[in-house]
Amino acid sequence: MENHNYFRLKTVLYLNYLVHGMGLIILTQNMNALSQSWHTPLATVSYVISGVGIGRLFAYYVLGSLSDKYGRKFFIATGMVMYTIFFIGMAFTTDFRIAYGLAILAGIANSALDSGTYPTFLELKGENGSANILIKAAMSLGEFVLPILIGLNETIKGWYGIIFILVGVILVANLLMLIRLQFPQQTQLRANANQQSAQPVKRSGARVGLFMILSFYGYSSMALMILFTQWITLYGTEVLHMSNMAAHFLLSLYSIGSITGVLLIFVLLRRSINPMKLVAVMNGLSFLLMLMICFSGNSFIVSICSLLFGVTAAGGVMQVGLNVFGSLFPEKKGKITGIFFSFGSLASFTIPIITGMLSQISLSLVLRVDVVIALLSFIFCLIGQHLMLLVDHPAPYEKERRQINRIDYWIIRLLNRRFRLTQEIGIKKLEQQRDVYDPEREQVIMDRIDRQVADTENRQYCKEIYQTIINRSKNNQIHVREKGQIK
Ligand SMILES: O=C(O)C(=O)C[C@]1(C(=O)O)C=C[C@@H](O)C=C1
Repeated sequence: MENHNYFRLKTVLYLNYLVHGMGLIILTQNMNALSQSWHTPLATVSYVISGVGIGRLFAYYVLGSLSDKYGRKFFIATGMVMYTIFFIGMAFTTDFRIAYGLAILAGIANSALDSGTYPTFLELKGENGSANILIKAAMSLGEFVLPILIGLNETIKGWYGIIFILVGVILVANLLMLIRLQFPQQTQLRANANQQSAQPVKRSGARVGLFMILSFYGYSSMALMILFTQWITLYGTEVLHMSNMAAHFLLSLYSIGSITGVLLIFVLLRRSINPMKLVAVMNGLSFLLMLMICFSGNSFIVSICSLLFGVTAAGGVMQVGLNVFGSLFPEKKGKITGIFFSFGSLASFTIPIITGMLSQISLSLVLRVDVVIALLSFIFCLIGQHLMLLVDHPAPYEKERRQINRIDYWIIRLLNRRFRLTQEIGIKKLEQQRDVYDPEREQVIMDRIDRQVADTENRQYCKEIYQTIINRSKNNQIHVREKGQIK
């Protein structure tokens, strides 16, 4: 029952981010239509778009902290209502001042959604934060689908506002689903119930250090992506003298890399890889790839590196960083999400301004700033890893436990595969009217264990384990026989 509820909860939350992905580009994708409707130049539309950033910057910290106090569901629902007002309002308004207000509202909606959703996913049992990584995939899907919808609508000469309304209606339907769903228990409430004490004071220095490092990482991980996506196409045409098409394709390659990276990181986290190590390795690779992009001078190498850079910089490492951050301050996950993304918004606000100025000197210089950002990100990760050891004080057998986690992962996968094979044997035995029990075959299996396991005591244990497995297989086969189906 609980699993079913959580499955629906996850679906609703991912659908929100699909809509949010659309929200991120719906204004830029409709700039001409909006400027006509508002009777303003394109520059005004661009100014209105910046309102989203302002809303985000100011709302993250406040909403994140409040989400710890008043619960995740309330904030997600509020975010959805605000987003709906944004979409429907944008469709109808003809006044750019109202549009600016709506854009700020969209920024606040974004913060409310993030402040509620990221902590919720961290509070879902047994997820290891991997669910948060898929948020990125849902957003990319939204960003992929929206231009197609707009293109189709333009082909049939439809009114631009219809897409805004359609997205708003999806949100309302999703909100009706959300209201009926239960959320996992919040960490703070759990902690209170168990009367858990806070971290020891003597490690508070390291905790403050970590807090700062991870905040900087919130900035640098976002800056790394923003700078690349903003400038790579121009860098391709102006510096590498690539054709327009090939230069635009650099960004598509980066997006493909990003989605691939999300899937890769999702799988790796499920296999209990150390998240901090993963973030550090990915950032180290981003640094090397940026070096190649800036200094190889070869458009083919730059294309390949853009694809790989999508994996390492935009495959969800930012979200993994946030997961680590949240797990260090379990009672303040909402607040932490707020702070982390405030730094991210600061990057999306400052990087275009800084690089805009630098671009007047040279485009090569602009891209080299990303090399420095990648290096800083990598250094933050290394320092973070070091500080975590001080704060976490991991058990001396933590490394072994991680290895055991990986082994268990494979044992379970292999066991499932074995059960599927014995079920197939069961069906064939039924067709040929053979007995389920095959003592000779079981003896062969036991003899192999005799040969393979040198230690006599372990050998006996292995045999017992195997007998249990075989018994389970036989039960399955008997079930096939009796019911004509697989249990
Ligand atoms: O090999 C078979 O005949 C099977 O049905 C598989 C299996 C097993 O689990 O390995 C199960 C039952 C038999 O008694 C022997 C072996």
